[in-house]
Amino acid sequence: MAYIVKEIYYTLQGEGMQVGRPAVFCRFSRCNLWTGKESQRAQAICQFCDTDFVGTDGPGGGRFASAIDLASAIASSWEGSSHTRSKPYVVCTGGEPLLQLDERAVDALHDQGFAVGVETNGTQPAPRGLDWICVSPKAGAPLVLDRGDELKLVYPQALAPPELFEELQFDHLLLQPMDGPKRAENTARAIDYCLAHPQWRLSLQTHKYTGIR
Ligand SMILES: C[S@@+](CC[C@H](N)C(=O)[O-])C[C@H]1O[C@@H](n2cnc3c(N)ncnc32)[C@H](O)[C@@H]1O
Ligand SMILES: Nc1nc2[nH]cc(C(=O)O)c2c(=O)[nH]1
Ligand code: SF4
Ligand SMILES: [Mg+2]
Repeated sequence: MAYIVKEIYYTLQGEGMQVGRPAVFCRFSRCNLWTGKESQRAQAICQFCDTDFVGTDGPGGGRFASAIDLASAIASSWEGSSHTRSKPYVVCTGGEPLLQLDERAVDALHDQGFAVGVETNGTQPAPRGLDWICVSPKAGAPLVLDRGDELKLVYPQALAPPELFEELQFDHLLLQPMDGPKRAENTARAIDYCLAHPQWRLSLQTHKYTGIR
């Protein structure tokens, strides 16, 4: 199976419990909850997406014929030195990465020395071997992947309140203010929610405040 990738680039993880960690981002094309066309946003299941995941025209993007080709492209995008304290890290995102990321690709990335993280909407099962699973549930989309390392809920979503997810098997629960015209208001509401419910932590999208990608 070929892998269709929008872009591959080196930056810092901007969100969640791994915030600040250097990582190669591999953004897979396509999502099952939106076509990615602005003209169809209002009809989408997920309407608040902040990402262009259409096509293969980003930096390092393309069509990779095999898992080994994909892993080699990711490895050549790592710009850090190597150190025994921490492995190179790749964040597989999208679009929805679990429409494409399979065990072969995870194995090939491990063979290149990477720890493999994923950012997923939780509607697909995960391949074996992932080192970090971040699930970000979307109202109106069935949650299939109900365990992982962190659950990062974009807040607020009227039909997906935090209480729905508290008993699932995640080590960390995070609220991430919904970006868009109401970002300031959503941030204030997320702060209030975390203060009242300390099992939840605030996740800010730090790359947007620092101007990195
Ligand atoms: C673009 S998505 C790609 C991965 C996957 N499809 C998902 O939704 O988790 C990456 C992360 O950005 C979050 N996100 C998308 N749009 C957002 C927005 N407008 N405000 C805050 N977070 C957003 C998602 O919930 C997810 O945690
Ligand atoms: N720096 C940075 N961190 C991120 N964490 C999750 C992202 C994503 O789009 O999945 C993202 C992103 O787009 N940029
Ligand atoms: S599920 Fe993720 S990639 Fe798909 S539209 Fe929503 S935020 Fe964007
Ligand atoms: Mg992003």
